[in-house]
Amino acid sequence: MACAYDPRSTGDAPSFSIVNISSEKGRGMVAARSLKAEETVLVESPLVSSQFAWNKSCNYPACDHCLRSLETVAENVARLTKTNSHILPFSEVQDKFCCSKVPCSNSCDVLYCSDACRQIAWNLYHRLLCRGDAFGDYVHPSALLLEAWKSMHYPPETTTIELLSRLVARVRCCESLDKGLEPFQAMCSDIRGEASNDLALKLLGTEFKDRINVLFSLFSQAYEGEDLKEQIFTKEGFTSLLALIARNGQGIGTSPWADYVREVEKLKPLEDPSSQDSKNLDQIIDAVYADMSDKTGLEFINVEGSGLYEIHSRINHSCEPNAEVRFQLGCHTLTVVTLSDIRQGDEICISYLDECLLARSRHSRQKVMKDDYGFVCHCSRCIREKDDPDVTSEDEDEDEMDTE
Ligand SMILES: C[S@@+](CC[C@H](N)C(=O)[O-])C[C@H]1O[C@@H](n2cnc3c(N)ncnc32)[C@H](O)[C@@H]1O
Repeated sequence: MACAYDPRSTGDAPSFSIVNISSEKGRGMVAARSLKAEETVLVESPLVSSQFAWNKSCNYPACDHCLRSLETVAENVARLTKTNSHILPFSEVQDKFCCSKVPCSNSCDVLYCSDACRQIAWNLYHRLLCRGDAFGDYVHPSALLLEAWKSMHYPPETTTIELLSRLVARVRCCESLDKGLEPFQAMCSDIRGEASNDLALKLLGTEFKDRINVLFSLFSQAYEGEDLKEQIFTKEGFTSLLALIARNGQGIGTSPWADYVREVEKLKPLEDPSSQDSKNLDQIIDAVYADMSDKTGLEFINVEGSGLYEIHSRINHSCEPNAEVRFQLGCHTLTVVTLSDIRQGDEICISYLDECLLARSRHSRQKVMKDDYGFVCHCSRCIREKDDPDVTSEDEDEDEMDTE
C-alpha cells in the first residue's frame, strides 16, 4: 500500500511523472510542472520497512510498523546521555512527540505507536509472522534466522533480513500472489542470475559468499511454502531479493530529540534570537549533544532501519542533486523535497552519495558509483567534468594530508 503523494487531494497539478530518461539511466522522475525550492514532490510510505536488528536489541524502542520512537523526548535524552540531569524547556513541544504504546492484540512482544499502525501491520504482514505468546521460543526458525543475521551483520547496520520476512508475508497477505509480487519483481527486474550474486556480494561484502547459503537455508526453514517455491525459494530468487534490499533499501532514522530540536529552533525567531532565552536554549542543546557524543556516539542516536519504496526507487542519482530525501514526519514516511527551483520537464535527482563523497573529483565519484552501486554515473556534473584530469581518491587523500 504505497501511499504516493497525490497532489489531486491538495488541488495542485501533479508534480512529477516517471518516464524513460536515456539508455544509460533507464527510467527516472521528471518535473511535471515548474517547482520551487523546498517544495515537497513526493510523500511515500514503504512497501515494507523494519528496524535494524541490533538497533532493536540495543533497546531503541520503536513502533514495530512505522519506526516512530516510543520514547518521550526526556526519556530519549536520559538514555542517550546516561543522566537525568538535562532539564529541557518547552514542555508543550515535548508533549507533541509523545505517543501511545499499543501491544499486538495476539499477545506477542511487539509494540505499536497507535491502533492504526497495529491494524495496518496486522492486515499487511503481521498476521502471518506473529508467534503469539510463543515469542520467547528461541528455537523458532524465524528467531534462528534473525540471530544468524545478527551474527553476520554488526553495527553500523545497512539492512536487515527482517525486510525479506515481511516482504514474503506481505505477498502472501495480498489478494493474489501475482499482485503481491508485482512491485518487488519490477524493482529487481535487472538483478537476475549471476548479476544478483555479484551485486549482493558487492553490497554486503565478499564474506557473505558462504553466508548466503546459511541464510537461504534458515529463511526457507522459516517461511518456505509451495506457493512461492519458484519465485522466492530458489537460491537465485532469494539472492536477487537480498541484492534488492542491499541496493534499494532506503535508510530510515527517527529521533524524538532531533524532532524536538527542529521544533524549538523554529520558535527562536518568534522570540529574539539574541535574547538570553535563545542563548540558553542553544547552550542546553549543545550540552545535550556533547553528552550524547561522549556517552553513546552521535552516529547512534537514532532509531534506525530501512525500507523499500516503490516510487522513490525510480529516482536517479546526480552528483549535483536538485532534491533530497527527508524523514520529517518522525516515522518511516519518506518525503522528497526540492533543493532548488526546477523547470518543467527537467529530471528530479537525489544523491546516493554523502556530502563528503560529493565534494570529491569526478574520477573518485565515478569509482565509488562503479564499485559500490554497480553503474557508471551519467549525471550532468560528471558529463560536464568529463575532461577534468583523473585524480584518484588516494591522490585526494594525500592532498588533504599535505594541507593539514
Ligand atoms: C534506484 S534505480 C533508479 C531507477 C532506474 N533508472 C529505473 O529505470 O528503474 C538505480 C539505477 O538507475 C540507474 N542510474 C541511476 N542514476 C544514474 C546515473 N546518474 N547515471 C547512470 N545510471 C543511473 C542505474 O542503473 C542504477 O542501478
